[in-house]
Amino acid sequence: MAVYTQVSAEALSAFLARYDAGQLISAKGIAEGVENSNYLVDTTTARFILTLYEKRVAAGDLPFFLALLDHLAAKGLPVPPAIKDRQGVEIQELAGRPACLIQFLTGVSLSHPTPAQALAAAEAMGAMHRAVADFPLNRANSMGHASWRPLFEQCGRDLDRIEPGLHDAMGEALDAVLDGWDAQALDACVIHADLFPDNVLVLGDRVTGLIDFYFACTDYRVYDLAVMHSAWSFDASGETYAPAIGAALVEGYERHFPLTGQDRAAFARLAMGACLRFALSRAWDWLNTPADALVTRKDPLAYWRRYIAYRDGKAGL
Ligand SMILES: Nc1ncnc2c1ncn2[C@@H]1O[C@H](COP(=O)(O)OP(=O)(O)O)[C@@H](O)[C@H]1O
Ligand SMILES: N[C@@H](CCOP(=O)(O)O)C(=O)O
Repeated sequence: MAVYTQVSAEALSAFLARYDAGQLISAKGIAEGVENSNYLVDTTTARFILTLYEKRVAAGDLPFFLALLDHLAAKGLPVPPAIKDRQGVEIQELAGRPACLIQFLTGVSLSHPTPAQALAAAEAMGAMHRAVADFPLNRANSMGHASWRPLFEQCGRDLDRIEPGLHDAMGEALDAVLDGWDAQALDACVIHADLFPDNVLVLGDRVTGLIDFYFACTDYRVYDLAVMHSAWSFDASGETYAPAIGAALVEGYERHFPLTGQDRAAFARLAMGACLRFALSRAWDWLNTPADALVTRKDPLAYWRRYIAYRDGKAGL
């Protein structure tokens, strides 16, 4: 369960009093998610998401994320902007954390997407990449390729506690993937960088929400598709690849951005990089999250297996 910071009813009522948002009826911690604390808040006038920003979200990056949400929402994309208080302020402090009241979107988070849902979600990602063409801000990818080796070194030999031999195998994988990464002549733009099925809300096959933009950054555009491909096209253990989902993602994305020969040639390396990024952040969390923490740790090996599938040509375009 991702509720790292507890908020008292008194503190939340005082927080809500800054907004034209009615009076507090109830607030429930949301189990899903691993990065931030999220509450479902009902008031006498509406339902909201309250997010308190934790570990990997730097307060200084919040203006970028919120400006991006406002930009995308203004273009009609189904993203949830932050609510402004009566003074026009979006970023507040609550229980010692930076906090925002966010528009609630209907729909359910996906856990087992169908090809039709994958197609719709990748089409929505393509629409997002179109919509950022005139977004004026940039943000370096704090979880991008330059961060992978330092994170690997921080994990160190403890990686072998996750699986014997993992340290050396990951070291070799990083050597292979990072060699020439910077030199790829690929388009860059603001990307989501974490568009997993649980960050897409749907009703049936219709996308009603793209959420959790707190890793959004400027990076290779097709890397965003590679992240999505790695997250959507495998079962939870990372052992079984679902080519029909992979194909649906590409079909949906190509409705906005047909893949070029260069995109296709780069795709396996981008997907392997995505796998290392999530294997490493999960490994770090696995090794550093107390066993009794109120959060479900995600399995790093489920991502390492995906890496092997792309490396060995068992998954891909
Ligand atoms: N704007 C929103 N509208 C509806 N539900 C949301 C919204 N934002 C988050 N949620 C719900 O909260 C869960 C956790 O949110 P998420 O942003 O993924 O958390 P984290 O940043 O911790 O990963 C989501 O899976 C979804 O169920
Ligand atoms: N999607 C990442 C972790 C980030 O969690 P999220 O809940 O913010 O998407 C993973 O699965 O490792």
